[in-house]
Amino acid sequence: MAPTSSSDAPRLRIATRESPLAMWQAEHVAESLKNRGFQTVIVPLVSKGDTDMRPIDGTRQVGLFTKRIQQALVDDEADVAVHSLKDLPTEPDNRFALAAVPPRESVLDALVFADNSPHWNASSSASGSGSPLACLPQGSRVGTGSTRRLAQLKQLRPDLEVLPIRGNVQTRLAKLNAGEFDAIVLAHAGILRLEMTRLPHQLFPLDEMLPAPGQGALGIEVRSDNPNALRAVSRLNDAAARLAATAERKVLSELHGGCLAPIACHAHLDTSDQGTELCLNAIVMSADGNERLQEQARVAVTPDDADLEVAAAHQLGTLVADRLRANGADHLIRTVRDDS
Ligand SMILES: NCc1[nH]cc(CCC(=O)O)c1CC(=O)O
Repeated sequence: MAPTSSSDAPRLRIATRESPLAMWQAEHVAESLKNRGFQTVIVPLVSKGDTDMRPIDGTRQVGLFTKRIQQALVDDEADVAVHSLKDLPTEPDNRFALAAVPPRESVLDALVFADNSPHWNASSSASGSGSPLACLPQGSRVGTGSTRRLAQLKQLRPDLEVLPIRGNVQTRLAKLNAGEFDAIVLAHAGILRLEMTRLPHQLFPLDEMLPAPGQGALGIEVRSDNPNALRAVSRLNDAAARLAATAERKVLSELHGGCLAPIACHAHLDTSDQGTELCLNAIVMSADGNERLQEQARVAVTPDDADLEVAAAHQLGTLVADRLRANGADHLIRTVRDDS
């Protein structure tokens, strides 16, 4: 019997950072490709975002995590680049194609407590929908490197001392357990992927902590002149995840012209008898969290026409960004763009 073409084809080389989360993500993509008959090999790389432990300041660059991996595509060291979508800059770069946004993981943020934390109460958190901040006494120290998380924490609890923290998930947990913080904020997606669900943690509801654009989603890039990799990787795309991420990232790209304030947004598909709508919720804050602009909008999507859907997602993102700008988004305090 003739072998299938994919087993004859050269292995797809998957570039990833070396942190455990990045490695998990690359292995997940390798597994998904394997399930579809493609052979893969993982190429681990070191990126600046993992080694640079300085607190975030004005000199930090956008795309720290993703540039090294993209370079591996350019240098033909790899065929496939796996990113956390929220780390991937929105500025278009036609050397690369976003071949897939796979099904999305949890978009939520979590408040994580130290192993021996006196503030953590498993039973109150298990009961669900309350604020995780209810556990934290006045003046507690919360670690986050994200201006988006800082601004929302300060809005909810001006008394909290929000302190910078850097490093990968394991490094952050070590600092938490060493007593530097009473709690830290991490993406729920990371906790799930690293199988750390036994960590003492409680999820923020969306109305307390809106995620970063693309949070919980992977973005898989290939070189735009590599049709074989594009064809293979595009099989991993999830239309709903791509659509939501497209609208969220549109808000970010539209506002970057005049606004470097913390931005959070979340889009999802809402299906009813009336049909399917893409819903988008976005906020822009001042760096200290004292000012906040919020906009929500929805648009009908036609699930059978991919091009129309993408156009609708762009339109929705642009609409929400325009409204935010009309309400003064540009005038919010300019601040550092960060990695979350
Ligand atoms: N900023 C780094 C980063 N990039 C993606 C994730 C988590 C996974 C995801 O959101 O998809 C994290 C860690 C975190 O924010 O806690």
